[in-house]
Amino acid sequence: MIQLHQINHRFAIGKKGKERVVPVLHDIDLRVEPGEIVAIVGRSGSGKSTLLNLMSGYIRPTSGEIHVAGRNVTGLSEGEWANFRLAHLGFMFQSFQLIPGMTAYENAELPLVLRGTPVSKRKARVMELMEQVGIAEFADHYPGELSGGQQQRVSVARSLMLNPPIVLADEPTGSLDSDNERQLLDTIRGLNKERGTTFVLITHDDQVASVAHRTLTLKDGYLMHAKEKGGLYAHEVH
Ligand SMILES: Nc1ncnc2c1ncn2[C@@H]1O[C@H](COP(=O)(O)OP(=O)(O)OP(=O)(O)O)[C@@H](O)[C@H]1O
Repeated sequence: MIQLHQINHRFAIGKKGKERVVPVLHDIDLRVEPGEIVAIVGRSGSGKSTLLNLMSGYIRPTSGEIHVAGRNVTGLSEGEWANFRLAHLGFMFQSFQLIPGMTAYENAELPLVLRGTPVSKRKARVMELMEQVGIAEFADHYPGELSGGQQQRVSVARSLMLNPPIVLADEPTGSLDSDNERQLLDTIRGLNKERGTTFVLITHDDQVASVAHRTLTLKDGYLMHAKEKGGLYAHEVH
């Protein structure tokens, strides 16, 4: 479902002409199977978000190849990436990226609007997901009128709106209390079981990692090892 082959990534930082090159990821080989939940853990600065941003097409690898859903996405243009994301990827990021001038309902609905789903078909889908994440009663609130946890749930509803086969999540429960965290983890488990949704989750939280079939550790930009559940992916250990 996702394949990273010999990924290296370096950032150039500092003023133009005086850049310093900082290597962040080294020789990453990773294969995420369809229907798998993979957690990526590691210290702050170890390269977790960079890895997720590469899988999302927000940054390009310095070298190596990335395949997602059977397609070599390494050289896609920004426009091609935008279409590819809409068709294949859902995102749960720490920053909710809600649009302040739109209500919770309108924010959640946005992917359906972008895809051109007719108005008559949108409402049931939006309300179904808003109910699933426990936010339906706040449908007409603007983001500024919602708590951090409520905003996060709106962004989760939005990320799942098009039933993406792959969801990439960066600290998805970061600003949730324990009840809402449990609810979101149940949603993740449920989608994985019922729809076979593939998840890659970055987390510091053992509760979140506990839903994963496999946990990978990034250490100083190297992928260290896999903790397996049930021995299913023994051949995948790096
Ligand atoms: N756009 C960028 N330009 C320059 N350096 C960057 C950029 N993004 C990340 N870095 C550097 O790359 C390294 C890895 O960052 P990254 O955000 O991937 O780590 P992380 O493991 O996700 O950390 P955290 O757990 O704190 O979010 C850090 O040293 C960071 O300073």
